[in-house]
Amino acid sequence: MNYIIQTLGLSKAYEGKEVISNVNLNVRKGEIYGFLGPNGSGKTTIMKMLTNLVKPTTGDILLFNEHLTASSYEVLGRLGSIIEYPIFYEKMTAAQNLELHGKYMGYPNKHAILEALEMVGLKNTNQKPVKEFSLGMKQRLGIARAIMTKPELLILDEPINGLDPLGIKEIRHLFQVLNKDYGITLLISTHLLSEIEQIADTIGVISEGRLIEEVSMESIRGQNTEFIELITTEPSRAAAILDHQLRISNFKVLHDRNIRIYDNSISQGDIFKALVLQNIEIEAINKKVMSLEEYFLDLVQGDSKRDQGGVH
Ligand SMILES: Nc1ncnc2c1ncn2[C@@H]1O[C@H](COP(=O)(O)OP(=O)(O)OP(=O)(O)O)[C@@H](O)[C@H]1O
Repeated sequence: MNYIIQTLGLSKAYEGKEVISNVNLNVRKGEIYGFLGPNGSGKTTIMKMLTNLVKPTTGDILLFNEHLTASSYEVLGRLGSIIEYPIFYEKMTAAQNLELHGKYMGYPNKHAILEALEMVGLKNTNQKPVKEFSLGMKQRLGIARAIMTKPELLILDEPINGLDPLGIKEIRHLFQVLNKDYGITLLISTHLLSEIEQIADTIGVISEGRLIEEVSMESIRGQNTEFIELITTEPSRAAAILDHQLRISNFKVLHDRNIRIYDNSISQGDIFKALVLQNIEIEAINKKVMSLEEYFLDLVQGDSKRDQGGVH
């Protein structure tokens, strides 16, 4: 497999407290990789380690199949990134900002600046200073800055954050163009699946500093996400019957009165009968299909429940 990013047992601790634990990330060449996790789960820290802004406590990073070290300038020159909020010289125009960046990067190419501005739809901002740009325009300028040096890989930290629906649609389209037409591999972090599910090839789910799952969107779409939802006033007694009498192990007691049964070898009718025979009051029992959003939420929540020993 041709990977552009691989991390091996990547961990980071701040003052003895581990915030990233043993992460093995695999980003394939040519794909859009969605890096999904709630705020504070560690996405930015990992991206900072990938771009040499933060040093890992332990573990290894391979970029373009080369070990990342403090002096990996050549390797870092092959990627563009926006980590956290992009900062610009507010009094300067878009082109002036990019010119300055080009000088700093040793990439004094006027044509590349115009091309990058055109690609992100900012070619006509002319003399307008950046301080008059909307948030969406600034995000796009950040992307122009990241792509003007023609990188093979783009690392973007929450690039969609704060944009309105139209802005989101435009940016998403831009990512697809960069990926399909320019062959750039993209690693995009977000806390909202809906922002990337349409365009990502692979999703890596991170929770509390650990990579819980790395799956291709194709395989998720093909997966059986059906379950039986049971609502009862006596969830713990019902759980005991599912467990001991019906021998179902693949179920989860959610908050309050809600139980989800993922085992598809048992029918709704058999569950109903067994519970009623034990005088358990059933308020509702239904077959449901989990949305992708729920599937991922379940992964993240399931993970913290597993820590507390709460999953059956
Ligand atoms: N310099 C630091 N010193 C101490 N703790 C830090 C530092 N940087 C990050 N952390 C902690 O590491 C954890 C992960 O933070 P990080 O910013 O990587 O998460 P995130 O998933 O990117 O979230 P967000 O989207 O909110 O930025 C948090 O608990 C944060 O408080």
